[in-house]
Amino acid sequence: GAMWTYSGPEGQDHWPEHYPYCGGTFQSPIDIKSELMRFDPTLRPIQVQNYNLAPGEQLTLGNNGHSIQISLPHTMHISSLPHRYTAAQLHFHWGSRGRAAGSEHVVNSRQSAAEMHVVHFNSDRYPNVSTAVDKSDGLAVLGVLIEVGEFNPTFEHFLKFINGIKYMGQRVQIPGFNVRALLPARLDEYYRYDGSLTTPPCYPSVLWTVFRDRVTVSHQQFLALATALYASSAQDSAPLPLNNNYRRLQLPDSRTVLVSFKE
Ligand SMILES: NS(=O)(=O)c1cc(-c2ccccc2)cc(-c2ccccc2)c1
Ligand SMILES: [Zn+2]
Repeated sequence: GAMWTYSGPEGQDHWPEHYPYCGGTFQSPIDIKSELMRFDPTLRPIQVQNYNLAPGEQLTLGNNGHSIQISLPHTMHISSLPHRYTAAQLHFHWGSRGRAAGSEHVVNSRQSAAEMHVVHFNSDRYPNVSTAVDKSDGLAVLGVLIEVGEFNPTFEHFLKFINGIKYMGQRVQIPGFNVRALLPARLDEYYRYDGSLTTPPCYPSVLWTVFRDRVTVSHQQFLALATALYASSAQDSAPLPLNNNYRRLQLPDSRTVLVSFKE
């Protein structure tokens, strides 16, 4: 991946030195506290289309040195927002072995074990994700908080291939699966705010939707995510484990978090 890391000399305190937006306003993630929340009755349930992929739909599962990511077909999209937001990729942020606290968004100071982001771009306005990534209405990311608990069979569709992408730059093709099953049951209860990419270049271009309901993975599945991957390449003499890949909480900057539910 690029020259940034989550800790050390290129860690997140240094991101603004090369990526000025990272030191700017409207940054993500934030602690979604009750005092920032305001109920908004106009917030409709999230509607996703074509998330149930056929096994014949090949997806690229890769290790980009900062996360595990799955490329998504452009048939997948969100249809309930003012513009059509077309899927680009999904990826994860997590803690480490013995530290099931690696989500980026935090709710009333409660951090979850991990978090999934499904990244979409405004395909009504922009031809591709690269032109959308730095536009204020460019991206919509769905955030799913992940706890350790019940085994999650849907995670197996990609976790079973994780040993094939241990090192940065490695990728494998995997069969399509029902990505909708990675989301929580209720898509009508969520937090909504304007924020940014949580990785460099930290563009303030993201309409964030963080679902209220969490999903679970088993402890063994969490360990696979937290211990199988390296941020370094296969040739590197000093293997660098890929874990704790979550950005620290950013200032709310007087932002309001809209919520789609009353209590
Ligand atoms: N965490 S995030 O959702 O803000 C995010 C979005 C995108 C992203 C992806 C496609 C188009 C536009 C933005 C890429 C990353 C990323 C994660 C690990 C390593 C490098 C980049 C992270
Ligand atoms: Zn992310």
